[in-house]
Amino acid sequence: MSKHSSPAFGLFAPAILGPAVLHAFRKLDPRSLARNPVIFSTALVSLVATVLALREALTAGPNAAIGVQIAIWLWFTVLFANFAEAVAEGRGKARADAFRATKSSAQAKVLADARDRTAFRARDVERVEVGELILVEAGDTLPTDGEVVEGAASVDESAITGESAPVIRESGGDRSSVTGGTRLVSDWLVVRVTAKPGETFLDRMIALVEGAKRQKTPNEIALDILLAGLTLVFLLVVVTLPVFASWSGTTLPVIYLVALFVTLIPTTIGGLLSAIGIAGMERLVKANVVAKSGRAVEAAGDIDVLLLDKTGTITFGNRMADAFEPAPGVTEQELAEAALLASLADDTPEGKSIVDLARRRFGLAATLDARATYVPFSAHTRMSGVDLPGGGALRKGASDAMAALSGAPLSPAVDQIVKRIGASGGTPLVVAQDGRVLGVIHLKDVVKPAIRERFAELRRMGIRTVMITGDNPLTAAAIAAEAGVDDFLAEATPEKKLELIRREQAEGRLVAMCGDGSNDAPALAQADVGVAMNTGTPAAKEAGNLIDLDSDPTKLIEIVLVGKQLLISRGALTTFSVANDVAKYFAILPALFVAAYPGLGVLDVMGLGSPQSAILSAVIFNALVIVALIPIALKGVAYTPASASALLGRNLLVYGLGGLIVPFLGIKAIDLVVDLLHLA
Ligand SMILES: Nc1ncnc2c1ncn2[C@@H]1O[C@H](COP(=O)(O)OP(=O)(O)OP(=O)(O)O)[C@@H](O)[C@H]1O
Ligand SMILES: [K+]
Ligand SMILES: [Mg+2]
Repeated sequence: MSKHSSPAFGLFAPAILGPAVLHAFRKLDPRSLARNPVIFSTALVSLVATVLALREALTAGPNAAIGVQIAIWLWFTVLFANFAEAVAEGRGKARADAFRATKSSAQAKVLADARDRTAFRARDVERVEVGELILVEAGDTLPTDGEVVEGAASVDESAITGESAPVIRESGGDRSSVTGGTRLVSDWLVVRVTAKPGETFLDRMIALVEGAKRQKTPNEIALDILLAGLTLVFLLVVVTLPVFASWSGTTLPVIYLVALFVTLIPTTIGGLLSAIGIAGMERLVKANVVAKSGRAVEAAGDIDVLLLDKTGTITFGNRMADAFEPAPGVTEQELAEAALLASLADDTPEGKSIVDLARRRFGLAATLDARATYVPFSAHTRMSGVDLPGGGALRKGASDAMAALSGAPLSPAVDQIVKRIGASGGTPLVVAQDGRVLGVIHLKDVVKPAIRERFAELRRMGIRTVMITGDNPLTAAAIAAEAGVDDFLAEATPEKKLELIRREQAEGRLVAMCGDGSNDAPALAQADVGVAMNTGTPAAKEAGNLIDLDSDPTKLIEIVLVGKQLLISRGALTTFSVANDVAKYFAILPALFVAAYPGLGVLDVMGLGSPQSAILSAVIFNALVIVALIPIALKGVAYTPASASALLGRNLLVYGLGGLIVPFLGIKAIDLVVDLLHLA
């Protein structure tokens, strides 16, 4: 699955660590620091510490040596936090570079006339405008995104999807969009350009994986506010300490207070927060999913219901005409002829396959009168056809839509055919001329493999799967049973899909939607997590907040896992960070006040060398713990399916208790080294 992964993107590859060190320094830019309240406070305090230390050094004060060391370690704290973010971003940058390498700088073959493919002019891609027609031939790389208006060809999309098997792209229907950077393997296409230069799908993917426009999610903002609040509380604590100190006849050097402040504020989670978010997005890219917003990834961790479009999502989506089944008193040939006429101008894959079958099986060669008016297929009417000039309205469409059109239920014989085709999982298209039903076209489609076990897995994760389809209830039931979804909604129009999502949301559930068609776009936009299939239409890809490059609806399992892992990692490291800071409070205070209150010596369980070494050790520990936790922030805390309360209990135990104990051990160990080297 992770077709894009290679050693170059490894967690701590030298190619990423080197530049990350450089970026850690670049991120000292106040504009960059200001995005993170805790680390920004740390940087301000580091500045104060630097000034204090320099003053001590210039005046040969007693705290010069320790002051300089504290200042240095405070700056390291800021740098380590920057480094964590830079490493997380670095992996995305490496991937963006790989995408960039596939970008074509080739010339576009611009056509003046779609019908004359010989008269093209080569022009720089940067100067091709939206709406212009270009010719793409076998061997060419698509210079930009577009919609196929003529032709059919196999396209190698591996540059984007990593999948080497070529796919068919053709005009009409849900398979008509082509992406810049992919390569034509055979034949030719006339493509209408749909993207402005610099705004192609590939351009946007590059920006997304690079995290250039990463926005904080509402959860991150909430946590940021909480952390800023804690920072303020500890500011008050530290500011009041000198008062207590003077009562007890001790003076606490300002440099100690500054150091104490930084050890107490939540620098650990503050420093790792953004890296955790970026790493979550990166884990998705590794699963071949591109996320347009971090919010969708987080929502995925809490999904209750998954809605899936049938055709093109659960099935492969190439519904092909397989048989003509005439009504009593109609010959197969007559039905085929009517179906052919009703489909000659129908550009959808279904329409083309009907024309193809009629020609192949009956050698029919009818052409459409130029004066005929074509009635195109729409997801609302769920039918299509043609009005012939000499009178005669030919229609084909979903059985319920056709019955509604004729104003009477289908005859028992036709109804039986419809039911039989539906029960086999096929799509029946009823054909009628001037309201008289001639018979039924059997469209076949194939369910994507291994989908059943994957839906069972979703069920174990507590997620209900519902298939929604424009098809009739019988076809829907047959496909639903074959795919193993929990429920289905048939004869759905785009409005009904939207309504279902709104209803689920109103009942307090988080809804994910997987779809590929333009008629899925409103639903994809409404869902909390909208996963568009990469094979889908530009409208669907625009509306979704995640795009699955493998066009695999069961990819939601990976997406949910990444979401859950992201939420759990953030929770676990926040717990650790806060527990850690509380512990430091008790680790440091006795050391600072023991001179005035020898009784406090009881509390000094660590038996630290001296107040100076206690403070310095705490500052060093505080900085190093960020680095030590970078791997957990990037890899994520392991997630195993379990109830939320069990997970919470376990994480509180491991990260809460761990957070309380680790600083005592860590600070003591560093204190021993500090003593040994006579640093304080
Ligand atoms: N070219 C066509 N001409 C006439 N009727 C069609 C055509 N294509 C599909 N239909 C009918 O319209 C119904 C809805 O098709 P549509 O592609 O909008 O379905 P959908 O809502 O995307 O759900 P699904 O993808 O599961 O079919 C189909 O089930 C079929 O009965
Ligand atoms: K801290
Ligand atoms: Mg569809």
